[in-house]
Amino acid sequence: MSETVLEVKNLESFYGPIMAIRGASLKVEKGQVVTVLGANGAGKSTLLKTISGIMDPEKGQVIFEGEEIQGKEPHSIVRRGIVHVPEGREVFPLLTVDENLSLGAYTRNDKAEIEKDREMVFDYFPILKERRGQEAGTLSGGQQQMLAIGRGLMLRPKIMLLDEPSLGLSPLLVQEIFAILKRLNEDEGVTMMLVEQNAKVALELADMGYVMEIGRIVMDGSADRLMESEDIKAFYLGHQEEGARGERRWKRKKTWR
Ligand SMILES: Nc1ncnc2c1ncn2[C@@H]1O[C@H](COP(=O)(O)OP(=O)(O)OP(=O)(O)O)[C@@H](O)[C@H]1O
Repeated sequence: MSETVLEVKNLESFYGPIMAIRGASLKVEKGQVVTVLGANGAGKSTLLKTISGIMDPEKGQVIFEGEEIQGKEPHSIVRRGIVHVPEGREVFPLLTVDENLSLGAYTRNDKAEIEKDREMVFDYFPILKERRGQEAGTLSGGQQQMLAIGRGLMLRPKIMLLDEPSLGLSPLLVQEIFAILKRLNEDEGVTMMLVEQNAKVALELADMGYVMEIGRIVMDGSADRLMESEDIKAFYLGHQEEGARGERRWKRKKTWR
């Protein structure tokens, strides 16, 4: 039976006078990969920032494992098992790969367990093991993205919030990273909420998808059904090269299940 781990209800978030989230609601079931698609400025990153406590919502609820967590401190949210991997591959550039991973485990004390988890990260990302003594700032963009995900894993997430892991990477690297995310979901049971502009790779990985536009969820459904939807084909899959993603305005929310 499915079990809802995360639920967002009627969320509203502002940057000063700018209303970036305008009443968004969604659910993530345990073990699922849920993707949130949308054009630039739709509010995807703001949604993740509000869930992870970086921003306080004006209204609405974020419910994690049955408990309301909106407005709580980011540290307390991380300790509950919600791990945010922000856009832009945030790593400590002057620290080595090993040091970055150790710091990733900052909520934990058991050194042997931390060591075991670092080896687990290296199993998924062997290139990081080869580069373990290298300063993170000297890694390639793709390797930094791998390290950012690896650091998140060191916190033993119950759910990972991934913000555009494909951003700025070559198609081959994107395939590689998404194949690893799939293994992490299937083999380690990591639940994921994935914000992406690359609808194709996101829907191939995801079980469920939501489409955001100007702060609202305008469409949702199973990833298979969304891939078949004419709107998604036309505005997120078909014309990606022409930059026409998400320019269509949905008049009402559509559900494809
Ligand atoms: N620090 C900020 N101050 C003021 N407005 C902001 C700030 N960050 C984002 N916004 C605005 O909030 C809205 C949502 O932005 P957000 O970054 O969440 O969108 P996004 O869907 O993640 O876009 P992208 O795919 O380009 O990252 C946009 O209109 C944006 O201009």
